[in-house]
Amino acid sequence: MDPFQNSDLQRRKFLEWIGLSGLALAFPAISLSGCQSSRFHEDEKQEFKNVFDLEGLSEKVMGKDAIDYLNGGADDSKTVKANVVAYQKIQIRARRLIDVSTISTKVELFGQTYETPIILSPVGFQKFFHQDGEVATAKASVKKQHQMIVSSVSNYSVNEIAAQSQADLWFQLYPTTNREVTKKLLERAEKAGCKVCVLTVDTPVIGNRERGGTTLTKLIYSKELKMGNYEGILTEGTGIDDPGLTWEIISWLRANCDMKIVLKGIVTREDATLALEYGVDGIIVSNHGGRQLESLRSTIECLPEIVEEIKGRIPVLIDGGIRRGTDIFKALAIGANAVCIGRPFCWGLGALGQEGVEIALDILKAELIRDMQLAGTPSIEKITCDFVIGF
Ligand SMILES: Cc1cc2nc3c(=O)[nH]c(=O)nc-3n(C[C@H](O)[C@H](O)[C@H](O)COP(=O)(O)O)c2cc1C
Ligand SMILES: CCCCC(=O)C(=O)O
Repeated sequence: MDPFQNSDLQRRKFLEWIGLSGLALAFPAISLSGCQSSRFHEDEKQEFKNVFDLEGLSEKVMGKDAIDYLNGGADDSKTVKANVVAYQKIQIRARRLIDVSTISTKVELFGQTYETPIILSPVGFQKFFHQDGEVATAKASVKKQHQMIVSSVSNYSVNEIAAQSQADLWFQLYPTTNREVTKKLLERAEKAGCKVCVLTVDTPVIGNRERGGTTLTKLIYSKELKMGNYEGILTEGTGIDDPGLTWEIISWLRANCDMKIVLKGIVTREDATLALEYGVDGIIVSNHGGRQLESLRSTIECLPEIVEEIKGRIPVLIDGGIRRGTDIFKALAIGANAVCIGRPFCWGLGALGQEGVEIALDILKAELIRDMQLAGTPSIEKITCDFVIGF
């Protein structure tokens, strides 16, 4: 497996793909000097009309193993598809003659104001998609003012990412089978400044990733693509996922860190009730982008019963299948306080590194703003369930 992409190659393929290779000679701004050092010409950026254009380019420049790992799901990827398709069944009810000359996308979460409700989901092994990995993603998130969640299985460690990007990060935790090791992971995250711990609860074991085959296992044991957070602490025989995990972990986390605790992977009303009982600070409605248990409902179908149960007591976030501003609008209307995106920013990363992540974020934010204008909702609080039908 050759996980590393050559920036120069990526850039050349990009220019070929948009049919601009000839212009490289005419415009120094799009010289073939490598995408890390050069800025893209504005005209080039406009070639990316939506996140699917970035997906198209990422498929041209990333290796097959990386594409399969990124885009694949469990079994036949039915839940991967369901996440996307379910948004299409919901329609928007727009209101007219409302002043939408100024739009605010600000949201408040855990006592802090965020510029947009669009958050970057934790995605592991980002060096597999681009050599700059999570550092590129973090730099883009800082520049574009989006919150990033760093995966436990990131290639750069959480402190390297924080130091190189100056980002205020949230940390996603996979508790290991050894609590001493897990404790050290938490200490590292807190030292890197993380104030929120996103505990993923849908991975007692790894799903059946047929499309990616053995790639994930190879990544976990790869010598080139190390899992930065575990350097020097992962002891022989420690599992990076724990099939014995129960609700007891919440009180253990409370006793062992000061971060807010957000559960990622809740898909039922029953577990939303338990999350409240155990006193977590927030939940993310997620099916892991369809990568864990096949045949789960789409996340947007799970959202109504969970919102109904939580009744605004803690923030409810959602991820899975969000590809358009209208998807974000629909999730917010049904009651999510914010949304997270996974594959779309990775397509940008794989295609163009930091610049590609920035483009993905720009596209989704611009779409959301335009959709808010067209629907007659000048701020996020105005997007209520009266604006959607068919869920
Ligand atoms: C390549 C890849 C790696 C992922 N790694 C993690 C991870 O390390 N931790 C985690 O909680 N979720 C992980 N996820 C799941 C995402 O956080 C998120 O739930 C999912 O990607 C959202 O769906 P979307 O890709 O359709 O936006 C990963 C997803 C992908 C595609
Ligand atoms: C142990 C899981 C590793 C990364 C992950 O969550 C994914 O590939 O979906």
